[in-house]
Amino acid sequence: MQIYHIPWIYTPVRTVLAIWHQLTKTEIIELTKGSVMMRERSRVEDTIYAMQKAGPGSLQVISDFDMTLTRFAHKGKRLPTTHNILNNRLLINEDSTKKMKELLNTYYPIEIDPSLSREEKLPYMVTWWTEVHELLIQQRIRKDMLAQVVRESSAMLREGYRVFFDCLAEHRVPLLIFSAGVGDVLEEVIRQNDVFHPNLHIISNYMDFDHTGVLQAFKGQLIHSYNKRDVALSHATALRELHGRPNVLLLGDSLGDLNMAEGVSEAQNILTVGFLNDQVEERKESYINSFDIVLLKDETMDIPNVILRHIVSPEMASKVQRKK
Ligand SMILES: Nc1ccn([C@@H]2O[C@H](COP(=O)(O)O)[C@@H](O)[C@H]2O)c(=O)n1
Repeated sequence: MQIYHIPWIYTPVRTVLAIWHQLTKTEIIELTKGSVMMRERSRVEDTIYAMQKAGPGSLQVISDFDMTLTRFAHKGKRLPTTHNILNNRLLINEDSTKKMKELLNTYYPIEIDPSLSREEKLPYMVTWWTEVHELLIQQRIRKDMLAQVVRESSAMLREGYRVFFDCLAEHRVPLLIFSAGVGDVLEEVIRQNDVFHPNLHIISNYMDFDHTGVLQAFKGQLIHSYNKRDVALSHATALRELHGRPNVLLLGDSLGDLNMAEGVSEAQNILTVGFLNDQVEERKESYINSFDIVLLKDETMDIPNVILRHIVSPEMASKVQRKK
């Protein structure tokens, strides 16, 4: 617009446009729920509107898997991570079952301890993941048993998952699942829930089976909760389909997940949503200071779905809002 190049008219025009934007934008009612915390609500809404303006063609979603796309608890019971799904007597013996539980009880409290820095946690995370992977290799896990152990497990995707996965697929928005869990297991969870769509990309710890289908190693660089920055950078060039999509909706449950978008070249708008599932009071402050939106003990995909609806079909989002 030529008018912008006349200096004296520039500021008033921008001001009028900003006021017009403030007056015409609809409030996102769902963000006022008690379980939703935000450091700066206006920034969140402005980012969503900027993403809406750019449309689904500019969007990509990057999400963690365990306890982000899957539920943390159901009917008061903790649900398993992809590693813990493998802790099944069909795959490993009694001693290893005990050992895996001991490792979980030792290292999970360190993983979520708000008084420890990332640097202090790092060596413990490497030890936890390495010991469990070695134990799984020793147990000679069989590839053909994975589908059954996933079926027998209590793992569940969050309520509203189908809307989330289907909406992204329908609008051809790439979904990058970036997980420090076990890739083969997470793929099976997604497949058994019938949402393994072609827009899905996965970065995770994948098992390497020998020609008889027995686990012999894990492939590639070890991914744990606090090295996602390095892993994201090393995969950046490989994920060509995600290039040219400068707007990112990032979902995670750990502060380490905030680094998952490091590999996005020329990012314009990044909106981060953190599920705070455990040790809520102790970790609330650090989560609010780090994520744009924090969801407290919310086992649903409601908020990510509302955000997506505003970006991919704004007319639907405002109709839903008017009805309420
Ligand atoms: N032996 C292990 C190691 C890790 N975990 C948990 O899995 C989570 C990692 O997966 P993301 O999809 O969240 O990246 C991590 O947060 C650990 O708590 C485990 O259960 N057992």
